[in-house]
Amino acid sequence: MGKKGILLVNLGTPDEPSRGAVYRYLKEFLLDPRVIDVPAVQRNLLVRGIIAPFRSKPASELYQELWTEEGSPLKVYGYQLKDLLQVEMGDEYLVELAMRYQSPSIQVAIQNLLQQNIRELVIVPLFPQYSSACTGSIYEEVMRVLSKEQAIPPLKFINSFQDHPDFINAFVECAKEHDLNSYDHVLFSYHGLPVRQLEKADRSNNHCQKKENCCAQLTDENQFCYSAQCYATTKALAAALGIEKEKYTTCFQSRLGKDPWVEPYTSDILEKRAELGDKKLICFCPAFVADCLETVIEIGVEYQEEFEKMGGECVQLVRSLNAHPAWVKALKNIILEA
Ligand SMILES: C=CC1=C(C)c2cc3[nH]c(cc4nc(cc5[nH]c(cc1n2)c(C)c5CCC(=O)O)C(CCC(=O)O)=C4C)c(C)c3C=C
Ligand SMILES: [Fe+2]
Ligand SMILES: [Fe+2]
Repeated sequence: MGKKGILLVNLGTPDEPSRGAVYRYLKEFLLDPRVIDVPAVQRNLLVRGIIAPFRSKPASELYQELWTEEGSPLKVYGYQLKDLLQVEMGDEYLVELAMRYQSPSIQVAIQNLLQQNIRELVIVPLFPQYSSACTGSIYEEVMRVLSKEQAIPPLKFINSFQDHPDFINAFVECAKEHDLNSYDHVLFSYHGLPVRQLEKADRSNNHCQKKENCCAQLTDENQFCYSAQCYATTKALAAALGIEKEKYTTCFQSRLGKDPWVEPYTSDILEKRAELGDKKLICFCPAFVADCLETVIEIGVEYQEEFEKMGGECVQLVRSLNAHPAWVKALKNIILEA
């Protein structure tokens, strides 16, 4: 009998930190209509004419700062996670890793699994909260690749795991190297998303951004709302860490372009906390399961520098789940429960 296939998929990262490789990465990533969801002509002009050429140089400098001897952390931890999960799942399973953009591609990873004659396939986007830009795009690519096959195995997709107790517990384990009581305030900083994309995910057309505190609770109406899922993560994580409401803030980072993105922006919260006289902040990034440019550099370096200029002392990043044993166990349970 064939094995059960597990395909872990993360976003992807440049193949190397050179300007050319970063340009290729940005172009592939941002030309995805689920990521920059504007009409094709506008997207092409924006990406090919402005963002990729102008962003590739500064971004490649940041990637050079991020790069380790083994490569980009997102991919390095991805491979470590895959190997540890393979051991944890045992011989009945075959685990593969893919990246939505650049390498290793979803196409190659699926071919590897199909060649081993797997009898079913579980797709695990490595994003705790659902977004069309990330999770939805992975589904689309998996379905595109599989649609060319004659023998398509039974499929399972893991949509989100924003408040799964084992995922939350893995973050609690990662936080143990810090004394949370020694910080003035805790930030839960998530990757941002254009507000337009939140609205599009609202099938009822009458909830997201239309009702007061629309994202405060996850309901049937807003079950695919990225922002509501982020608030659900914060709620579960704050409860597990025993942090009181006044001591933490949910915020959103990495805005690109001039369109409105989900608020509050992390940079505005830093300013507010500095005005209130906070000196020491600690920051969780629970939209990311592996350290990457957006955690190590944006939070750990850029926001640290910004906060110092505002009179603060530190923005301490809580390292991501990476290949932590508690995360490997959590992933196993999430997959087995699917
Ligand atoms: C319109 C642009 C973008 C959307 C929408 C977006 C959503 C989104 N992204 C992640 C996770 C990651 N993003 C990363 C990098 C990154 N993201 C964007 C733009 C959008 N993201 C850019 C241009 C970049 C490249 C870096 C830069 O130029 O600033 C990464 C890091 C990858 C790495 O190599 O380390 C991750 C991870 C999520 C979860 C998300 C929506 C919920
Ligand atoms: Fe992003
Ligand atoms: Fe919402």
